[in-house]
Amino acid sequence: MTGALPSVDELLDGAVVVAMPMRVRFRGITEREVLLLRGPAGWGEFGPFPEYGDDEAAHWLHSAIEAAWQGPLPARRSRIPVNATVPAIGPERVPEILARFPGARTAKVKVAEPGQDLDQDLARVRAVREHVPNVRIDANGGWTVDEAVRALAALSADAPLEYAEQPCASVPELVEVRRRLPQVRIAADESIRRAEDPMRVVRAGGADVAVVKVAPLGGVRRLVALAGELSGHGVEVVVSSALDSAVGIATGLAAAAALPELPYACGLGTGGFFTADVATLPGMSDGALDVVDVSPEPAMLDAVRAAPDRVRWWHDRVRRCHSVLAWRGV
Ligand SMILES: O=C(O)CCC(=O)c1ccccc1C(=O)O
Ligand SMILES: [Mg+2]
Repeated sequence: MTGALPSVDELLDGAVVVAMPMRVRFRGITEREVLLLRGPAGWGEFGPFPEYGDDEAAHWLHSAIEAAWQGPLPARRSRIPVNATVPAIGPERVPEILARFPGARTAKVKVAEPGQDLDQDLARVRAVREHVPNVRIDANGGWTVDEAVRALAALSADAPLEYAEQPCASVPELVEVRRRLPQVRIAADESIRRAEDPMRVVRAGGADVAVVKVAPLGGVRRLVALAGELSGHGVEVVVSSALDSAVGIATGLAAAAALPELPYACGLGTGGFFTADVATLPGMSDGALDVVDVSPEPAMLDAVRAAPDRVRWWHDRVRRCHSVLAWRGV
């Protein structure tokens, strides 16, 4: 924060915890819980995944406070190109998924799902290529180096991949895949958003592209600063969601709008994965979303309010993460 850290009482006064049901299983979850904060500049979203520890989750709280107490940076554009996100579903469900992303010319396809094999990935990617010209894949670190080299060669045999996101889990593995397959661009996601030092993967030569997410990086201002540093290393960024509610998506759109360059479609189209959200954003058209201010709709909030024990759990987490931020002096 450039401003003072608000007190816990200020944070929790007006906070709402929601549980948004999902249409498709994603990252192994079928319901997404987040806490929404209300401050003088608007709303902010605090939604670190449940298994994250407090040190990591504190970045997400920093981001929520920044959004609600400081608001966005000046926008350089009003429309953000967005990719379709295709979960690890069977090829027969691809048309139904793509229909939620009207006009998208880029699709990101999840691969390397635990319990699935390369043939399933190939079938899914082939089905997507029938509808969308530009395809990237995301393995969420699920492959070894040898598996990644084999899978990426097979997945790019018919047509190039735009890039391969986090084919392996560790930085040395990404460096090795990049060395062995110089024709496939590698994007780092977890190696940036879950790293102590997000520049490490880039300095090591493990990434051509960086996936940047507002909340894990600690807010729009830090994201824009990191993008500047990355661009000094010749690495371009893709702004993506962390499976955010409409409040978090609006913050992601604001971050994408503030960047000097936006060469890739952003992964901000995940709102359609929820059967209920906290606000209705203008729909995707012609493969893009409008940059808008958003406030939760009271009736929509009421429909997704979390149970009292979950509210207590999230309030305790805010208290602990607030202590982390106070201790760090931010
Ligand atoms: O990038 C996208 O297209 C959507 C966002 C996405 O895939 C995602 C959403 C929540 C958690 C992890 C991820 C991921 O990129 O791995
Ligand atoms: Mg990813």
